[in-house]
Parts: sequence; C-alpha cells; structure tokens
Amino acid sequence: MSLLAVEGITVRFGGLVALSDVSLTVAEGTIHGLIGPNGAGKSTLFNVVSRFVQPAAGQVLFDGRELLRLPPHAVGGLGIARTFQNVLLCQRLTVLDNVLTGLHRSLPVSFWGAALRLPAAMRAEEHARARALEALEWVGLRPWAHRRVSELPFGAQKRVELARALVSRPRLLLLDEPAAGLAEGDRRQMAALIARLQRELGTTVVMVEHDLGLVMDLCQEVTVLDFGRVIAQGPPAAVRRDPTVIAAYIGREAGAAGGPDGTLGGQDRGEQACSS
Ligand SMILES: Nc1ncnc2c1ncn2[C@@H]1O[C@H](COP(=O)(O)OP(=O)(O)OP(=O)(O)O)[C@@H](O)[C@H]1O
Repeated sequence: MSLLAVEGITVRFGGLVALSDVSLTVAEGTIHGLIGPNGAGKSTLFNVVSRFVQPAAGQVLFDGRELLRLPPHAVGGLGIARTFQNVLLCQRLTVLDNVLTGLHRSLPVSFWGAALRLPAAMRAEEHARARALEALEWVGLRPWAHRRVSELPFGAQKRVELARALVSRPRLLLLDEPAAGLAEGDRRQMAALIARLQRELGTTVVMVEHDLGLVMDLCQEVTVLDFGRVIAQGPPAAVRRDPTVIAAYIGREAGAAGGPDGTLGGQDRGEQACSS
C-alpha cells in the first residue's frame, strides 16, 4: 500500500513551469529515489509535499489524507519530516538544542507552562531531551550533544540534520541530497544510516540525490524528473539503462553521463558535483 501518492502536481513560478503534471507513489517501508539534472524540479516537489509551496494543480495523499487541504504547520504532526539541501542548523546553539527544534511543534507545552516551570512542562521537556539524545545516539553523535554545532565537521553536521528530522519519529522522511558535499567516509556512513532507517525503524524514505551510486545502492524505486516532468519510473536497474534518462543527463551537460556500458554509472555529473 502506498504511504505517499503525488497526483498530477503542477507548480508555476511566474512564467516558469517547475513541475508539470507530476505523479508518483511511494510504498510504505521503501526507499524511493528522486533524481534528475539540475533544475529538474526535485526540490520543488519536496517543497510541495512539505507544504512550503502550493501547487497550481494536483493533490498529495499521505496515508490516504489530502495534504494540500491541511495548513502547512500540520504536516509535521502527521509524521512527515525533512532535511534540506544546504545544512540549516543554528551554528551557535548546541547539537542537542538543534535536535530539540525538530520536536518543538509536537511538545504539549504552553508558553505559561514553560515560563512558570510547571511540573507538566518540566516532564515534557525531560521527555523531549531523552528523545533528542536517543536520536543523537542513533546517528553516532551522542558524545557531541553539548558542543556547539559550529565545532563539528561538515559530515557530522549533516548527521545532526538527520537526527533533527528523526527525533519526531516520522513515518515519511524526505532527504534532500543527504550525501552532498560529503567525503567518502562520511558518505558511506550516511548510506549505512539510511539503510538502517529502513531496516530497523521501518521509515519510508524519499531521497533526492545527485550521487547516483548511492541511489542505485539504496533505493527500491526511482523516479526521474527532467524539466519538471517525469521521464522514467521503476527499479534502479531499469531506470539507469533507460535511453530517455541517459539522454536527459547527456543533453543537459554534454559528456557528463554515460559509463562504458552506456548506463548512468561512474561519470554522472552528480558525482562530479559531489566531489567538487
Ligand atoms: N521560489 C522559486 N521562484 C522561482 N523559480 C524557482 C523557485 N524555486 C525553484 N525555481 C525554479 O524551478 C525550477 C526547478 O527548481 P528545483 O530547485 O526544484 O530543481 P532541482 O531539480 O531541485 O535542482 P537542483 O538539483 O539544482 O537542486 C528551476 O528552474 C528553478 O530555478
């Protein structure tokens, strides 16, 4: 059964059609890759699902509920969390405080309850701290909990972002380029964490990623966008050999795609972008 169903989504920014009649379904418990050349519309689709962008047409069903009828702030409460393409953490705060921001909408604490340090508010805060520390343990950063984010190397900061998304225990996690900018060791660590998310927590993941090796290794299903349209969908092995997909990558940046067997492996521009 599909946890997420995107149906006929169209997004326009002025005269630019960023998404045109885009549909895809994501089965519960799977890792779904969303790939495509730069400007294809991948982040815009994430922004629609997380309610940052209102589409001109279409609907988004999450566990059968129409998301676009709900106010944007309700999305987190339904069990959807996301990370961002660029690390969006407060560098001056501690790692723990950053992770706690992933819970602020679900804490049942009133302003006065917190200000007056009422017992119920204190219990809720303790519970939130325990959850945040658990999320940090999960990504291997528990010992860094009380350090400022600015003290952590970039690869660790990406894992803080992951912990902040995980702390609310989402059913659906949207990962926007989780491996972007990571050195090889950090990339392997991130890949292992995403695989564990699926295996141990049963989290459904949709992942935008230019690192096609990672997508092919982790995803059970892949959707390819180009110029705002879906040009291919299916298991990774089939998608990587799809002539339309290969042409889209080659056409948008001559010479950037195509392994020796005519697949997308090896020299795709995403891998170039990650190593730069
Ligand atoms: N807020 C906005 N206002 C105007 N145009 C936008 C806006 N957001 C995105 N776009 C445009 O919509 C198109 C799709 O952008 P989007 O960021 O979704 O692509 P992408 O596939 O995520 O690209 P990348 O891989 O480079 O991150 C691009 O042409 C982009 O310039």
